[in-house]
Amino acid sequence: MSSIPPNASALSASRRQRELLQQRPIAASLALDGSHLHSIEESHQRCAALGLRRIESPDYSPLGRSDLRLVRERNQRLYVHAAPIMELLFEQIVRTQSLVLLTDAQGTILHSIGDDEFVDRASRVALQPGVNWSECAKGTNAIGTALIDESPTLVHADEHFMHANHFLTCSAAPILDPRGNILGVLDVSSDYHGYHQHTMALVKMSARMIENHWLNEDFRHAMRLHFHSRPEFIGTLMEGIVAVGRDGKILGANRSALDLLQMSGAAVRMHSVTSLFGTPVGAVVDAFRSPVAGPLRLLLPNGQPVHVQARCNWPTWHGGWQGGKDLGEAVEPVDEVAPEGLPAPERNGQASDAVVLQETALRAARGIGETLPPGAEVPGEEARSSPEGSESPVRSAGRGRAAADSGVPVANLRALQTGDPQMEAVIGKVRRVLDRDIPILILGETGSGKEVLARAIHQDSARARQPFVAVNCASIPETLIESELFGYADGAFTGARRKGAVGKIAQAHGGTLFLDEIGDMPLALQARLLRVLQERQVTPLGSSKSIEVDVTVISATHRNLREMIEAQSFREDLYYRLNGLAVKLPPLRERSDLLALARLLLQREKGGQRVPELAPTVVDLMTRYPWPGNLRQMGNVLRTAVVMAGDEPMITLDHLSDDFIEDAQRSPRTPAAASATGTRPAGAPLDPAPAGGAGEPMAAAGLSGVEPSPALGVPGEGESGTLEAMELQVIRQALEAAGGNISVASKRLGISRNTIYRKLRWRNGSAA
Ligand SMILES: Nc1ncnc2c1ncn2[C@@H]1O[C@H](COP(=O)(O)OP(=O)(O)OP(=O)(O)O)[C@@H](O)[C@H]1O
Repeated sequence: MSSIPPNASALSASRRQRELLQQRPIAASLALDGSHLHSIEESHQRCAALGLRRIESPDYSPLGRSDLRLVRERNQRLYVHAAPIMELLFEQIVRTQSLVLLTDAQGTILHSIGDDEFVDRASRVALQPGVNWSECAKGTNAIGTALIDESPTLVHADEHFMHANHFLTCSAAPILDPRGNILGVLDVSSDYHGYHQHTMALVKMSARMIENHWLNEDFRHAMRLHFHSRPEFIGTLMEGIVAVGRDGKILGANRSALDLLQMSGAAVRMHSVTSLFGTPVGAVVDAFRSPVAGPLRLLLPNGQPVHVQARCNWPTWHGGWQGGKDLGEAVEPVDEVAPEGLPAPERNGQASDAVVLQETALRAARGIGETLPPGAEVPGEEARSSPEGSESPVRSAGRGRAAADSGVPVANLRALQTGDPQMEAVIGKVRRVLDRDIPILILGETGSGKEVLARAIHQDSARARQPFVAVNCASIPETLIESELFGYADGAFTGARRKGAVGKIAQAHGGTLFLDEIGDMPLALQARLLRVLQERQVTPLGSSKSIEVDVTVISATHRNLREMIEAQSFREDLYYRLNGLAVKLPPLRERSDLLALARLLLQREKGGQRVPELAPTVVDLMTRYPWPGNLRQMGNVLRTAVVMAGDEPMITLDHLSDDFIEDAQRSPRTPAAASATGTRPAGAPLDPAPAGGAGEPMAAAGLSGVEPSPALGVPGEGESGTLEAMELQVIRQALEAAGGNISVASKRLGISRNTIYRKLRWRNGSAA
C-alpha cells in the first residue's frame, strides 16, 4: 500500500475529510468511514501518478474472442466454483438493476450475470466479459482497487477516478486460495442510485463461499478441522477451516480461520495441529473415530477455547493413518463420507450456500427495509407476489429481468420511430411479420440497436408477457455454450454444480429466444441448434428426455453470414432457418434522426430532470463524427458530457473529452446525419428512398466515415439565386431523395460521384 502524502499528513484528519467530501459530494452523502476515504484517496493518487485522466474515455475494447477463451480456460476452475454462487447472489439482488461480475486475478471480467436493462447500461462502460478493470486500465474502481488493496472494496459514484464511471456503485471482494493467493474478484455493480449497504456483505459472504469450496476441493483428501468459539457457528460461513496433512501439518486455511487465529496464511502454515490446538493429530483422529463424536473443545495458542469438528475422507484416512506416520501412498479418491454426527459434506455445499445468502439478504432487507429500491422484493416473496405464483424460479427470474426498469421504459416498436426513413422501413417490415412465427434475423453494426429492436419486437408481440431470453453467443465460453443453451440434467457434471440446470432455450418457453451474435455460434453447435428449431424439442445434456419448447426466435449479428457460409464457418441450412425475414439496421452515421436519438439518450441520463441543450458546436461535431460504435458510443459520449456539465443548461465543447473532439474535427460531415442538424425537422418525412436506395448502405456505396461527404439541406443565407447555389440545391435534393445514397443520386443527375463530393466539399470548406 502506498503511504499517505506529506500534505495530507500535515492537515488535520477532519479537515482533509471535509475537503474530500467537497470533492466527491455524491459519495459524501453515504458518510463512509475514514479508512474507506483513505483507501479511495490513495487509489486516486496512484491513478494520477500513472498519468490517467479523469475525463478520458477508458479503453473499452474487450479481449478478442480467442484471447478471452484462453483467459477463461486458464480460470476454468475459478469459474466452476464461482458460477453457481454468482447465481445465488444474483437471486438475492434480482430486479435491483445490478450486475454480478467475476474477474481473474488481473481484473479481466470472465463472467457476468445481470438485470437486462442494467446489462445494457453497464455494457456502455464495458462492464462485460473480456474487458479489464484493473486500476491502471480504468482508474479507481472496486475491482481494480480491491486487487491492489487485497481487501473488500466499495467504490461509489464520484469516487471512481474516471468520470465515465460515476454512474456506478460497485462492491468487490477478492477471492483468495487457501494459501492466500488472489484467484480473482467477485463484484456487484449497479447504478449508484440503487446503492444498498447490504450489498457488500452479500459480496463478501459469496467470496468466502467460493473460497471454502475451493479449499474443500483442494484438500478433499486431507482432514479438515472446522472450528469456532461457538458450536452453533460450525457449518456456517463464520467457521474457520484448516486443512491438515497426515503428518499433522497445517496445509491451508480459510479466511475465517485466519481471522479467528489472528494470523497470516503463511504463519498458519508454519503450524501443526499440536501447536495450533494443543493436541496431537492422532488424538483428534481418534476422537472422531466414534460415529457419535460431537465437537471437541480445544484451546487456540492465545488461550481462546474453540469447538472443533473434523471432516475427511475417513476410509482413506483410517487406512493411511498409522500412528502419525504418513504412508505417502497415492490414494484413490473416494467419495467423501462423514461419520455420523459430523456435518455431511453437502452441508457446505449449494443448499447451505443458498440458505446463508437468502437469510443474509432477508436480514438485511428487514433491517434496512426502507433503503430497498422500489420494485426490489424480499427474496422468497417473488412467487407469492407473482400473478402466476406457480411458475418456476427460473421463469420468474427471466421475466423479472426482462421487465426490469431502471427508469428506461422497455421500448416498443413505436418508440424506435424517431424519424429515420431506413428505420421506418425496418419497423414496417417487422410489423408485417409480427406473431406470424417467422424468425427474424437482425443485421447491423455493433451498437446499432439490434438487441433494442429485438426487445421491441417481443414487446409488441402476443408473447410480451412471456419471457424474453437473450443469449450472447460471443460472450459464453465455447465449452459452456452447449450447457447454457440446452441445459443439463442432474448429475451430468461432477464439478461443483451437480444439480441440473434449465437451459436458455427452455427458459424462453412460451416467449422469445434472442440469439445475439449468432455468427459466433461454434459450428459444432449449429447443427444441434438447427435440430432444436426444427423439432421444437430440446434434450438437456446428460438426459434422454426431450422437453417440448415453443419459442419464437430472433437472431442478430454484425457479421456477414453469407461470407461465413462461403467460408464454411456458418451452416447454410441454419441461416435459412433463422432468416425468415432479414432486416438491416442503419449505422448511426447514416441516420437522419441523430439529434432526436441524442435527446432520448440525454433524457435517459437525466432520469426525469431537465435535459440540457446541445451547443451548436457540439451538434456540428456530433453530426460529422462517423460513430463507429453507433448508439452505444453516442450514449457514452453523452453520459460523460452530462456528468461534466452538472447542472449547466447547455452541453458545450468543455464537456466533451479531448480525443472525441479531435476525432470529430477530423471527420467530415455525413449526409444523412447532416439532415439532423435542423435543416430538416426531426421526424419530418423524407422522400421515400427509391428501390435499392436505402437498401444499399453508404459503406457499400464507397462512403465511409472518413471520406469527405456532402451536407444536405436548403441553401444557406446569401446563397440563393446564384447559379452555384441552385446547382448545390439540386444536388442536395437529389441526395435527399436518394436517402443520402451518392451512387443513386449521381446516376440520376448524370454526374460522377466525385463531382458531387467536390462540389459539396467546396461548399463545406467555404462555409467553414
Ligand atoms: N432507438 C434507441 N434509442 C435510444 N437508445 C438506443 C436505441 N437503440 C439502441 N440504443 C442504445 O444503444 C446501445 C446499443 O444497443 P444494442 O445493445 O441494442 O445494440 P446492438 O446492435 O445489439 O449491439 P451489439 O452488436 O454490440 O450487441 C444500448 O445502450 C441501447 O440502449
